[in-house]
Amino acid sequence: MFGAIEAGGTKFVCAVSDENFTIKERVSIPTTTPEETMTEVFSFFDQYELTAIGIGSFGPIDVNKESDTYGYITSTPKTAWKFYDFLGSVKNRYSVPIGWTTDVNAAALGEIKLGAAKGLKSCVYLTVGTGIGGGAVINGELLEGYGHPEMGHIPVRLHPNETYKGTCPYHGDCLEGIAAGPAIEGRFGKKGHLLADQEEVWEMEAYYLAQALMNYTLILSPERIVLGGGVMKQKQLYPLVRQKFAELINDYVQVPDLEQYIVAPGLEDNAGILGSLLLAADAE
Ligand SMILES: Nc1ncnc2c1ncn2[C@@H]1O[C@H](COP(=O)(O)OP(=O)(O)OP(=O)(O)O)[C@@H](O)[C@H]1O
Ligand SMILES: [Zn+2]
Repeated sequence: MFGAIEAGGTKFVCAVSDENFTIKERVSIPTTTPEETMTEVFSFFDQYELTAIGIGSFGPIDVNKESDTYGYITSTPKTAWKFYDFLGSVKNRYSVPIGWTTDVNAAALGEIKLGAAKGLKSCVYLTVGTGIGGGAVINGELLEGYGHPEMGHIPVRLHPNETYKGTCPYHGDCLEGIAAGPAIEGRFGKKGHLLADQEEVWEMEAYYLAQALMNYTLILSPERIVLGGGVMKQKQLYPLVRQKFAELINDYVQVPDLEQYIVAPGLEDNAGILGSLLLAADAE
């Protein structure tokens, strides 16, 4: 059996599957302290005979095998988890191969193997939720280098009507700072799902997301971009983002038909956990 952990800032999802990635059992555990949360994670996995484990974690995390802190969560605002040796603690408990990457890289892997980018060699997965994070598979490989991508923290040109300072503690008005769910709430005074019929909200949101997608396109040339996360539940965003993306690219580079290029997840909210199971299989 494969085991997987999708470690998020609010909850950990753990699952076990057979070799066809059919999930046999799953649990959701609140993210409190490493001691509490990991005790529950271990008591779940202790019930099974695992052959490999995949971990897709919130971050930033250390993915650099040369580094002394490889496998650690690094500069998270969740202080209890700062410099927590996540991979090491799982390795101590189970002597099986363990795959380790970001939650969004795992989701990109899930989408390219089983979801909306199935059959392709490259895709970007971007989640627009409490934060904004992106992962990618390029030429069949997870995109990692010295570290891992942090696609949510890129600078963007501000909308002419922008008044909001941004929420990012590191950069203020980076993409995440002005376009994640909390920024929509901070700017307009209501949560996104209560603003569904206010056009200016989604026009501004699309203005920012399209810039980000243009950057990912120009740098990575993926075959597809999958946009997920709570904010993307506003389906009207997809055509708006495509339209603004087309305006920005201005026919400079060739891109796939935009209906096929900028798409919703195929795995709904399961991209991360399925991707982590795939990561386990790759680690085996
Ligand atoms: N239907 C909706 N319309 C607009 N915004 C929404 C909707 N549902 C959730 N959101 C916003 O999305 C954010 C939550 O994102 P999500 O549901 O992806 O959870 P999350 O896992 O906490 O996010 P993250 O992946 O960044 O950790 C909140 O800011 C919320 O207001
Ligand atoms: Zn930032």
